[in-house]
Amino acid sequence: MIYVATTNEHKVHEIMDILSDFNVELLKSPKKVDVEEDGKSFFENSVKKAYYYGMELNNPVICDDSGLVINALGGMPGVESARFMEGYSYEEKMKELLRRLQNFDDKSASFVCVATYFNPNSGVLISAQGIVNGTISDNIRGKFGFGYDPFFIPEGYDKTFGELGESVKRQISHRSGAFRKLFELLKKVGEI
Ligand SMILES: O=c1nc[nH]c2c1ncn2[C@H]1C[C@H](O)[C@@H](COP(=O)(O)OP(=O)(O)OP(=O)(O)O)O1
Ligand SMILES: [Mg+2]
Repeated sequence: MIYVATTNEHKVHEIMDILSDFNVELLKSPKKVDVEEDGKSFFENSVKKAYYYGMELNNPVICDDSGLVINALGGMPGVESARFMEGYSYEEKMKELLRRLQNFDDKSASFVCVATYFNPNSGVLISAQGIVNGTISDNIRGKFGFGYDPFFIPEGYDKTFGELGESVKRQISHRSGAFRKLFELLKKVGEI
């Protein structure tokens, strides 16, 4: 059994859905562990979360650190995606990012996810990254998903993740890429 270590219910749902093809029992973490996400990269924060949750729960865990990278804004909000304009709604955060982007032609952006597995008993720790490239739409559209989904249009589509919904995200998202790669690696090393 592996605990899904996150405070974000949307992530729990997506991760369990993505990994339903693998024959592994996944349970939501029975407690929230306070981890200061002060790393300079998704990788550092992901490893940190996995380590602290694993040590606290004394059981294998998976987690992710993820965010939106907008190229014209120098990669913002990036690793700060959750903390950018803290206390404001995602609608307000997206409106502010759209305002900052309005004078740029380059609307390209990527969602990045670094998924990590940590087993405190064997000491095995493995991370894998997934990226989905796309563009920021001119307006906020759609009700599905969470966070910045309603203004991100993945490459090859003309709708936002907020409009496309779960079935597309489960196939092409940054989280899907990261966790599928991670579980293939875990099979190879015999952890699952
Ligand atoms: O698929 C996504 N669709 C939309 N937005 C997303 C997605 N994936 C990450 N994001 C944004 C939301 C949040 O602003 C940040 C994640 O921050 P991040 O610290 O990894 O997650 P979190 O604080 O919600 O939960 P936790 O750290 O407990 O796993 O990036
Ligand atoms: Mg977080």
